[in-house]
Amino acid sequence: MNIIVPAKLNEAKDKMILLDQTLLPIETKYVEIVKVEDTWEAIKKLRVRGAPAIGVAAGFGVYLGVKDSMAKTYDEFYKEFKEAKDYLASSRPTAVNLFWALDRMERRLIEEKDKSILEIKECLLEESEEILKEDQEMCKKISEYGLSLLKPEMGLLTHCNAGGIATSGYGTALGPMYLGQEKGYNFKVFSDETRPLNQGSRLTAWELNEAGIDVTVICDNMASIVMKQGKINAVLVGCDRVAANGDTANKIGTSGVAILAKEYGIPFYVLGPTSTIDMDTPTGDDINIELRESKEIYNGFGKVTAPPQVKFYNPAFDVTDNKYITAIITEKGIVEPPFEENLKKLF
Ligand SMILES: CSC[C@@H](O)[C@@H](O)C(=O)COP(=O)(O)O
Repeated sequence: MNIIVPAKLNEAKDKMILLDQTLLPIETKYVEIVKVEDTWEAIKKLRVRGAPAIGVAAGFGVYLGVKDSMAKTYDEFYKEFKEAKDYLASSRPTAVNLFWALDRMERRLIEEKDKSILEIKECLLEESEEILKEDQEMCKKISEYGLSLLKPEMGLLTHCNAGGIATSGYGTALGPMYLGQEKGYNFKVFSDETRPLNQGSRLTAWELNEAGIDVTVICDNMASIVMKQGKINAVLVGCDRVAANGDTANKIGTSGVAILAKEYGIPFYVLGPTSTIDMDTPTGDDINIELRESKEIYNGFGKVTAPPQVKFYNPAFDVTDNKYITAIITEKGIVEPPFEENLKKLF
């Protein structure tokens, strides 16, 4: 498989090279990011998106934010780091990987307290690159566990994009599809369009098609009929934050798909790295759901599709109750209900 890394540093380690996902599938363009403000903007505008990729970009972003610091003392340097960190943390609220990566960078900084500022900067660079490397390894393991639950020729449904460009490797929900492709499984994948920003049709369909996987795009309101017609044997989705009881935030529309899957007796799998499991968030009710601007609904892609003067409500994520989830597939293994009890064993 041709692995795309959506966010990485250049050779000189002084810029982030970011695939601008807002331009896909029409244009495959990489942008260069130097300033912490540009990292913030890229996350906010979804140039880089998908929980693990946001974490990777945040790691690089906070490093770039302090790389040229002129601070003379640890305290001064730490203050500058905290400012960059808090600023990046304000870009999007739901995907826990953003906070996970930023906290991890801060922990490393504190651990290296006794080193010189120059050495601390080198450690931060190392940590940010480690986050990317680990993400690639985790994706591969998740893909293997996921594939163990599937059989050749299955029809699979996915929602949003939890593929290579949402991570740094095989992806999470799309990982078993890529691995299956390598083994000749011949899956038939249905990709929900995923309104309002169409990550399913713009990104998932693009990615799978590039990899030669049989993919069919459906509008979000068609999931029920394809399930009823027996075209779907399993649903695979990614996650932005899994609460301690297994309730899972993912792209808006995911919970509806899960409810339908239960009705039709189709297994519903959530795939994600353990960095997306937030044991400090007890249930889905405690997850902060991002609200985005109404223009995404009425004028997402340059065509006005509703009277702009009416009211709009645009939550970017919803929470799937744990009772609809068959299993949560992580790099450490497959977790089945009761999630409250079994997720704990991963940590
Ligand atoms: C492996 S990515 C998992 C999730 O982050 C993905 O399914 C999703 O909901 C992404 O939402 P987005 O708003 O495009 O960042």
